[in-house]
Amino acid sequence: MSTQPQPPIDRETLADCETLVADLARAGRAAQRVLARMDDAAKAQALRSAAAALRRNAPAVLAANAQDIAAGEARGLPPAMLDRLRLDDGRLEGMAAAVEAVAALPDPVGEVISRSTVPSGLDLARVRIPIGLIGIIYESRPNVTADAAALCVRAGNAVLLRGGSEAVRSNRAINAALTEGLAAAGVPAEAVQLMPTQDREAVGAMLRAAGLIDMIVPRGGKGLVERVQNDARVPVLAHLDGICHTYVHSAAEPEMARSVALNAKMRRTGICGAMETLLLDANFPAPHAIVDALLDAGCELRGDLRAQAIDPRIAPASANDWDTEYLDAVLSVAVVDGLDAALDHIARHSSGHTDAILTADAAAAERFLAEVDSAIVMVNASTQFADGGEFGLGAEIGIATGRLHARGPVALEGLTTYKWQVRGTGQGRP
Ligand SMILES: NC(=O)C1=CN([C@@H]2O[C@H](COP(=O)(O)OP(=O)(O)OC[C@H]3O[C@@H](n4cnc5c(N)ncnc54)[C@H](OP(=O)(O)O)[C@@H]3O)[C@@H](O)[C@H]2O)C=CC1
Ligand SMILES: N[C@@H](CCC(=O)OP(=O)(O)O)C(=O)O
Repeated sequence: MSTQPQPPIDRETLADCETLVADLARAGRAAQRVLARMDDAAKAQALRSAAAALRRNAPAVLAANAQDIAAGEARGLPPAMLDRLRLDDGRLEGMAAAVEAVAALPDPVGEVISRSTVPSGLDLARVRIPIGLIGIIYESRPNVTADAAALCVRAGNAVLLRGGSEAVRSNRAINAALTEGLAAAGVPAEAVQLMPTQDREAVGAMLRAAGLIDMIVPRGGKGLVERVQNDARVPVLAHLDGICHTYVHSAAEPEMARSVALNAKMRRTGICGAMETLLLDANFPAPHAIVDALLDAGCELRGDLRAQAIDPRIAPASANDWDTEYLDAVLSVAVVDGLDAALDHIARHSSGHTDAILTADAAAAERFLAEVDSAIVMVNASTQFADGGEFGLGAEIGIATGRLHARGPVALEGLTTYKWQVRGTGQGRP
């Protein structure tokens, strides 16, 4: 089996994206079988070797990244996107350290989730196993290449990575370094493959590769959602947009509400866990302090008529605003009549990522936790905490926004499934 990274293929030489994806998937599946035979210590050692290779290849990765940045600047990419794309010595060291941190996590494979003996005398165990070959489609953020590869390998999965086009040179250099390190420790390079073309038809082919790819993680926004809805035949663990709400209940403690709301919007406006809509209870006594804090911090506010009555600097919101993920210093604000109205608004407009209530009323908090059907529901905390690291998972593939398999921050456990192991003593079913 070759341990060389795949060479880039341009569109002219690409006869057929379906064939390309099928070839990559077959190679990935073969590599996964090798990984599946490796024990905890061998997988951890392979990841430490990958981290060392990243450090060794830092000049090549940073040079490739400088080319991506130059191309992005020439294309006029917005500053927030350039910031996500940019690597420097510190960020590269952070990537290598994150790979080592994943190596240090306990191996999830082989964990006995439950075990019991049933009346027939059979001994039943549910045992955690890798999913197999995972396809990940993600935005132009090069650290995701290393994080996703490390998490997949730690959980015994092979991965086919398809990163954002603006990061293509960085991703190729990172992938080359990672696979060099993995191969040196006995993991076939095909365990971590980077899609060798940015042709979006290849994304469609990944989504249609039922039987070849075991699970797809699409991590992105509206354009990707539409593609997934049209093409997906492979099981999907959606990591999609974050239209996150913070509801300031009538019994919220005013100073806490001000500081948490400000953090939820303005800490980092460009991440999927940033608040996009603020719901102010009509009976909350101190809305002005929150509005002033947001405006003073440079946030544009767009509100319904009752929100506009709080402060003339709040612009009118359009119907679209309630369904918009701004990823910027812009926030929609609505005034609602009580918890039920807030729950209704969230049910209609949340993307199922993260929603929060701020309140000192325990009963209201419990109703919110029980009734809001999002992957993450919070009480008295900033939605910006939606993050695998903050949840103590070591790292994350992202935040799963769908309803099946794994929800919220997805790390090692979310990258596994299980099988039933049945041990008998010669029973036949009566
Ligand atoms: N839930 C989560 O964990 C996370 C969610 N996000 C969400 O991602 C979005 C921001 O990322 P953004 O940079 O806009 O990402 P995009 O959704 O534009 O792109 C993400 C990836 O999807 C691909 N893609 C997009 N549209 C299509 C299509 N029609 N067909 C095939 N491939 C497609 C992109 O490819 P190409 O390079 O060709 O554009 C890229 O690889 C936000 O909505 C944010 O909330 C971001 C991070 C984490
Ligand atoms: N969950 C991560 C952010 C994930 C995210 O939104 O990524 P990106 O959109 O690429 O900035 C965090 O809270 O830092």
